[in-house]
Amino acid sequence: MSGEVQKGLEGVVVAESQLSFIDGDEGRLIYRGHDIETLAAEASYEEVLYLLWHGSLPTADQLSEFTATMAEERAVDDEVLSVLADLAAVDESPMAALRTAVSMLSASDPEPDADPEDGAARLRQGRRITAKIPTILAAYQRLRDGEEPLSPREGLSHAANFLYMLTGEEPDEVAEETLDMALILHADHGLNASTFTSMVIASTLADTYSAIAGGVGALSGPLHGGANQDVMETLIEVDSSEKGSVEWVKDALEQGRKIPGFGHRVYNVKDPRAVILEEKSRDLGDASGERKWYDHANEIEEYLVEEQNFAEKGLAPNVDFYSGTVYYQLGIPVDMFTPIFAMSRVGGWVAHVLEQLEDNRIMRPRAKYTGAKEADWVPLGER
Ligand SMILES: CC(=O)SCCNC(=O)CCNC(=O)[C@H](O)C(C)(C)COP(=O)(O)OP(=O)(O)OC[C@H]1O[C@@H](n2cnc3c(N)ncnc32)[C@H](O)[C@@H]1OP(=O)(O)O
Ligand SMILES: O=C([O-])CC(=O)C(=O)O
Repeated sequence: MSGEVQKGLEGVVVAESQLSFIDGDEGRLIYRGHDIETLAAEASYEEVLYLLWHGSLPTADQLSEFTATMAEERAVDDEVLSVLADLAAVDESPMAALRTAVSMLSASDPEPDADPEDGAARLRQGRRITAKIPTILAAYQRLRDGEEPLSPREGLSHAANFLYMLTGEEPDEVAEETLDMALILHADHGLNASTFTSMVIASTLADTYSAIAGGVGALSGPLHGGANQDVMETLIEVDSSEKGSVEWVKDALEQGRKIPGFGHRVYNVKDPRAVILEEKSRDLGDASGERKWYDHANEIEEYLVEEQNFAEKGLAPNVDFYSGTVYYQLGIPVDMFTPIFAMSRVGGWVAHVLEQLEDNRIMRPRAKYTGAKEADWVPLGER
């Protein structure tokens, strides 16, 4: 066994997977053989969940049964809503509130004694969690705004129902399709940090709620899903300062700061999801007559690529660079951006947990010990 340290596990292959494939040099992403561009244009998020969890695209009957089952599972218990109200009162962040609520869902699991290696039971638990996350998030936002949470509304898609529960109004077609597309784009991405976290937890045969709560925690960090919020906060800062986007980015680089939404462990070129989200951001801006959020982001991208040679360094926009401007133009609060990422990526977490458990071995890497091998014991009173 090589004793070489692979910091950040870069390039280490720990599992076989049939879920998603990334070509980081070509900028290509596929879920089970389907290009992300096709899925974004043609599929619904529910269809993508089915594809990831069941292995192939659903027939019309399978999709309608799956969609109906998920819709039936959307409601959350009053105890969860009550804890969310307490968390809103102390201004807990939405990602932390989500982490807590996911953890609480195990208390009402109808199959608490399921064998941890029973894949079908795991799938049902994962589906229930996925169905309930939009309800938790929308309720939390309303509670923060001093409003009563709304119950899920029948007959609406996963995306539309979330927007309805968030705003109290059924969304128009553009808003529904845009969110649905964003959910598809974020659903899976190989062994990213949050997915790997869920897999590590599941590999101990811990329960599904622990695995998903762990995924939420890992996704919240600014080096991972949290970057979409940072990008938008940057653009808002740029917009309200006299500096302009290029000056802001020059200053940030001079201060040795990383630019949120740029760089990726796997992509050396522009993330294909950023290409799609960029176009959507521009279209939304053109439609509303206010293109400034797209323009600020695009100016930053052009400056980094053309003046700072970012492309030659393999640094390009990742999925988080344009997603925020899309959500912002839908009127979604900035600190709900990462929770929306979680609302989508839970599909990937569940799929990878199921895959891990098909041929499980506990995850257990090693560290190269660099500490002392012998140390003198000094009694407490003499130190
Ligand atoms: C959904 C997602 O998780 S996508 C990623 C979201 N995260 C972000 O957008 C945060 C900003 N980006 C980053 O921090 C990184 O690019 C990561 C975390 C995504 C990838 O990290 P790693 O693969 O470990 O790359 P690492 O951080 O070592 O960067 C390699 C080099 O590129 C530079 N670099 C990487 N990202 C950036 C950036 N956003 N801005 C400026 N420089 C950068 C690093 O400073 C480093 O330079 P050096 O070799 O001169 O020290
Ligand atoms: O793959 C990664 O490292 C980060 C991630 O989750 C994504 O890009 O969707």
